[in-house]
Amino acid sequence: MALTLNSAAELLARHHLLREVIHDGSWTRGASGIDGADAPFASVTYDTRTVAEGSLLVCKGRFRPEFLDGCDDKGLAAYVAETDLSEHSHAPGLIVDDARKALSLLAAEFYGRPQDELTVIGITGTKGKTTTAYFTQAVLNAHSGGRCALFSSVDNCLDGHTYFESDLTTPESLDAFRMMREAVSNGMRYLVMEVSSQAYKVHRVYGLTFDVGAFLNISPDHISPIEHPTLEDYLYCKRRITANSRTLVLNARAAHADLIREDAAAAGVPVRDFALLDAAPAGAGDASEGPSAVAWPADVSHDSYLMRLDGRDLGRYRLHLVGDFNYENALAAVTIAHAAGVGADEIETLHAMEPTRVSGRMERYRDEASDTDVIVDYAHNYTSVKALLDFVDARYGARRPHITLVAGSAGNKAYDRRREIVEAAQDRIARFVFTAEDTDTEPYADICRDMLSFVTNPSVATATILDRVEAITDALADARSHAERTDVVLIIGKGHERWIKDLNRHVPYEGDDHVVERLLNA
Ligand SMILES: CC(=O)N[C@H]1[C@@H](OP(=O)(O)OP(=O)(O)OC[C@H]2O[C@@H](n3ccc(=O)[nH]c3=O)[C@H](O)[C@@H]2O)O[C@H](CO)[C@@H](O)[C@@H]1O[C@H](C)C(=O)N[C@@H](C)C(=O)N[C@H](CCC(=O)O)C(=O)O
Ligand SMILES: Nc1ncnc2c1ncn2[C@@H]1O[C@H](COP(=O)(O)OP(=O)(O)OP(=O)(O)O)[C@@H](O)[C@H]1O
Ligand SMILES: N[C@H](CCC[C@H](N)C(=O)O)C(=O)O
Repeated sequence: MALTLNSAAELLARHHLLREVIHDGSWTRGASGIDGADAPFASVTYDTRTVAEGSLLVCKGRFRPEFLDGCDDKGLAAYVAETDLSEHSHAPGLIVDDARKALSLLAAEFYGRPQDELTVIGITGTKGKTTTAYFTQAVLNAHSGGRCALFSSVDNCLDGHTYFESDLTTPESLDAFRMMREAVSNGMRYLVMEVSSQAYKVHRVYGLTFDVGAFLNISPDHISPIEHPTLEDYLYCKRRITANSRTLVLNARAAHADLIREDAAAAGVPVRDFALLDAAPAGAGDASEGPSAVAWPADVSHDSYLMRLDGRDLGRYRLHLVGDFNYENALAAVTIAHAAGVGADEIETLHAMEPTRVSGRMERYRDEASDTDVIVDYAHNYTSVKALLDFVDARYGARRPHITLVAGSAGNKAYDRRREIVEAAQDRIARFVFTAEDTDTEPYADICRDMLSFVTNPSVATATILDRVEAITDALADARSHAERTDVVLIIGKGHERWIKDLNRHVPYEGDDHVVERLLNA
């Protein structure tokens, strides 16, 4: 049914969000007395710059009243706001307690509740969301003949195979429901989406119930004035996925897993858990005991893993994306896909993520002549840098490689990352090259200086080269000039991104992967 002023007011009242309707100086509890209250809105927007004839505008976040000036002339039909804005518009105003919650509910209705026509999967966690989302999409595409959409922090995909760059990890609610409708129109049956803690904090998924929600892990990150005030708040936001899911997939090894199980029990949500093991489980795999899905290394070099789901052996997995943590992500994807309806006997389907690549994650390059391996990866906090170095240890340990880490850290947010990246690496590498990463207003030089100040190990060499291309060039030149040693150069935090954020703007950047390819092919 089309969204009208009347049905919007009723919807918001039903969700206890509507305070009053303001129009022509009169304040009422409903909209039924207003002319045109049953006319369908032509569009819904949260940006005055896109207001057109018949638009409903939702004023949220750092909206400023003066943005509304001139909107009546563009045909604004009504606005939703947390305060009376009638000095700036003659259109009817739906005044609400929380405009972001209102936006999500109204968007779902405007687009005809597309979530009801999809099996929707939401994935949260500090690390591995993107990779697990791509892996899950690969499995569900294999299961459904290519009918799985994806919202990720790298790309979105609305037809199962065409990818376009995304802005946020979790889209703004209005954009999410619009894209869901497009996915349904394209014949999609499944949607896999990453759910950031911010998404819960700012109600981008308000009112959305996931058919399958997944909680991968939690480690300290995202604490800053523009993200979460505390770790408790960060975890609390992520925990909200549990009560908003029909089934929860849980990493049994995640910190606070017991608390998440308590959340699930309180909300009556069934849990399917998974665990990455160090070695084969004892016994023949009694499905009634232990986690629903397990995986363990199939060989000493951890080049492949064996998996078991509900007591059934799924065989050997050999992923294109190396690293034990990626086997954990693959195991999560198997458990999620199974919870979403893929049978444990669909063995080939459950292996569909093996060739999957994720741009900018564990991309490997080799210069044979100088015995130099280069890895471009998206690690940018303690857990991911540790996981990356654990992989390097497992793969190269015996060869005692000379390891260089090219890294910066984000400006204006997640300040702890600067110390944590250094702490995770300094006793395990030979040299740091500190360089630019994304920032709003903090100068790159200050961030690098902070990172340098956390280096306490006197035997690790350091350099600061602010220009990121020059930093990579220097690290590679140094490695390649030492043909007598095995070198591993790790370039982290930007992956395949073709921009770098400075002064709050995306400035064009060649991309870590391209820089490496160019230098190695020169
Ligand atoms: C805190 C937060 O959620 N911020 C997001 C939010 O900002 P906001 O609502 O305050 O919007 P704003 O851009 O300040 O402007 C206020 C409103 O006025 C409107 N406007 C503006 C100008 C004008 O002339 N007319 C007008 O109507 C804007 O469209 C907007 O609706 O809505 C904007 C889009 O509507 C987002 O771009 C913005 O994300 C910011 C840029 C952001 O980067 N957020 C990060 C912290 C984030 O969410 N990150 C997580 C990743 C975390 C993880 O991976 O773990 C994510 O999910 O991406
Ligand atoms: N399960 C995991 N455990 C620890 N580290 C991981 C895991 N999966 C991936 N990583 C590391 O984290 C980096 C980012 O991975 P990915 O993009 O899949 O996670 P994400 O949760 O989407 O991250 P972000 O929120 O930072 O964008 C990888 O490049 C890798 O270094
Ligand atoms: N270089 C980026 C990484 C963002 C990745 C995003 N998903 C997050 O974890 O915040 C930054 O912090 O600005």
